[in-house]
Amino acid sequence: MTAETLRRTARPAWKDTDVKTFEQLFGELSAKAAAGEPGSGTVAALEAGVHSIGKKIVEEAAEVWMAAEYESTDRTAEEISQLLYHLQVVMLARGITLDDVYAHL
Ligand SMILES: N=c1c2ncn([C@@H]3O[C@H](COP(=O)(O)OP(=O)(O)OP(=O)(O)O)[C@@H](O)[C@H]3O)c2ncn1[C@@H]1O[C@H](COP(=O)(O)O)[C@@H](O)[C@H]1O
Repeated sequence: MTAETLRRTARPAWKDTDVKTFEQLFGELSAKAAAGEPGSGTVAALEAGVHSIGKKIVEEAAEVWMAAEYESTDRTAEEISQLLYHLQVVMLARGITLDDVYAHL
C-alpha cells in the first residue's frame, strides 16, 4: 500500500479526498443544505440547531488552542480546518454569507 493510499484510507468517513478552499467548502455546504442531502453531517448539524453547532465551535476552538500549544503544525492545521468547517455551518444556520463576513475583515 502506498503512503497516499494509506493516508486516504485512514481518513474518517466525513472527510472526502478533495482539496478545497474556504470558498469552495462553503459552496459545497450551501448546496448540501439547500438539497437536504441525506447522510450529510452538515444537514444533520443544521437540523440540530445553533445551540448544538455553537457547542461544537467552542470544542473545536479549544482543540485548536491545545494543538497550537502542544502538537505539531500539521495537527494544528487540521484542528483549524475543523473549526473553519463548524464556523461555516453556523453561518449557514444563521443565513450569513461569505460577503457578510468579508465586510468585517
Ligand atoms: N471539513 C469537514 C469537517 N470538519 C469537521 N467536520 C465534523 O466535525 C467533527 C470534528 O471531528 P472531531 O475529531 O472533533 O470529532 P469528534 O468530536 O469525535 O466528532 P463528533 O463525535 O462530535 O462528530 C467531525 O466528526 C465531522 O463531523 C467536518 N465535516 C465535514 N467536512 C467537509 O464538509 C463537506 C460536507 O460534509 P457532509 O455534510 O458530511 O457531507 C465535505 O467536504 C467534508 O469533507
